Amino acid sequence: MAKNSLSKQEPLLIMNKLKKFFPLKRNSFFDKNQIYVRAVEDVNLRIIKGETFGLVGESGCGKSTLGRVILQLYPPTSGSAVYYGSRVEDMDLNYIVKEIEKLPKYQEHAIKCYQKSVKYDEELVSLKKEIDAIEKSKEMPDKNYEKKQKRVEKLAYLSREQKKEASRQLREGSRTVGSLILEENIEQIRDLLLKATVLFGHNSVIFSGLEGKYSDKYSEEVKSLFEKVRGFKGQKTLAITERTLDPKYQAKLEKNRETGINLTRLDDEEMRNLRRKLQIIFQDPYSSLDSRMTVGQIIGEAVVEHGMYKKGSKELETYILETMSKCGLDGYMLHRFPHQFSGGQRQRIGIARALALKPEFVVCDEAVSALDVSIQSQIINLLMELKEQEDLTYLFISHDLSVIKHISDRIGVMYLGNMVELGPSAEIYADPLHPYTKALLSAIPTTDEIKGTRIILEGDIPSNIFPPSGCKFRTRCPLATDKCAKVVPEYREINPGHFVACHYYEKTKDMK
Ligand SMILES: Nc1ncnc2c1ncn2[C@@H]1O[C@H](COP(=O)(O)OP(=O)(O)OP(=O)(O)O)[C@@H](O)[C@H]1O
Repeated sequence: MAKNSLSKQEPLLIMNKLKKFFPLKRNSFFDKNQIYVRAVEDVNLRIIKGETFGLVGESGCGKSTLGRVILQLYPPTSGSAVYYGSRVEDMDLNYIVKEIEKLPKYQEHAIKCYQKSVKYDEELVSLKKEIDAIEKSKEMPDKNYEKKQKRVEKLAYLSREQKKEASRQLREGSRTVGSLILEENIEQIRDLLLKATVLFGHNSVIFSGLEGKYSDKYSEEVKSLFEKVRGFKGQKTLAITERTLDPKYQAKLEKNRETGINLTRLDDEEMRNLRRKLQIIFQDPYSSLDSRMTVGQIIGEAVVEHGMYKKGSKELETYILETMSKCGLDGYMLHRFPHQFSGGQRQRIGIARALALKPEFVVCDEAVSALDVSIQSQIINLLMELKEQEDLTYLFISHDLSVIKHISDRIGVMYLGNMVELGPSAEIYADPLHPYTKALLSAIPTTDEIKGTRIILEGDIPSNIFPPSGCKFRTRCPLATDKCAKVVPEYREINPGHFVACHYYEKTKDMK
């Protein structure tokens, strides 16, 4: 794998509309409606190389699920998680071939959406004519007239949505395939792949497709080319136009090229290869270690699996001892079993196990929650030291804002599966925009007299199977109005890098 060359401030991971729904068992065979626990819903998140991103929220809000879905420990229901620590060119060619194979699906879907939007437009045009006729006739507009006007609005909306979806599909296709193009060792196919695939990023494909103007000038050439790429069978229609040969257009596509790896697309084998770089430290230091293995075996197991050192070698032992020492574990502990250690020491073993793999990104899932307060700070200090030494990036999950406060560069607040606020730590503390964040903050014990009173949230956390309509927080929110029950608040950037999903965020500061 090529060495990662990301500098600070560049994203290491970008999550787009990540969703995880867990299906619940049906009550009976005849029960047709499958119901789901909506654990994580449409989360957009960038994790910046070198940062500690703190993720908070009450128990059950989906923090752990989000951490696991990012790492692909749970397959996501939909959405993407793109990792920039390795380049797509470093992946096995299978990944590339698979991506090419998916292209026609994007195109098909886009064409369907576009056709629907054309239908809506046709109906809209004829309705508008009828409306015009009514207006010109100087007759009193009746109920029908109003109905028609409403329908026109609805049609315009539907048509717009379908067009948007068509473009989204094409963009998605071009991003993934665009990313395949610059592989140097397949240079001979590079140009043609570029020509053949870039088109999926442009509306001209569907327009020309619908009008029957597909050019098959290059299709034979491209087909045989695809066949060369590991047995890919080739596609019947690949649209090529003059536009694709335009260097300016190619440069534009190159700029939009996705250089990262969409983890959600990898198969198990491909993910296994990347797993070393993406690690997790679990909450419970008691159950997360195999009680039948010695500390040395626990730390060394995955190191051997990933081929970093040979099993039983002197080098492996030296490496394990070095890692243990970094994590504050003495060498004599090498042959001992987990039950012979305290909670804090066990958590150090868990940390050593993850860090021995030289990861780049580590999810710390309630990594200190099970420990005594005095031990908590030792472990947090250790994690922070290791982060500097090893150039790590953390997603630090905790239900406790006071734990996250001092260590996070940025903080995300989750409620019932959604990210409701996200911003730089200092800003979240000084100027929380979401009423939920404000309530969580007010619950942190403090000696500071002026900090204000504790905001007590009414009621229990609602079900995430049938969450409240509109804003999911509204049933407990002191600021809620009728609008909150009807309209889902948009997740918006209010200050640079500070996002919130609340209709009334401006009133949060006056909340008592
Ligand atoms: N494997 C699973 N199958 C079904 N439902 C699940 C599964 N894992 C989590 N859930 C549900 O998804 C929701 C979110 O759980 P999650 O563990 O992610 O929350 P959390 O914020 O990390 O809370 P906690 O700190 O208590 O673990 C919960 O309602 C939980 O019951």
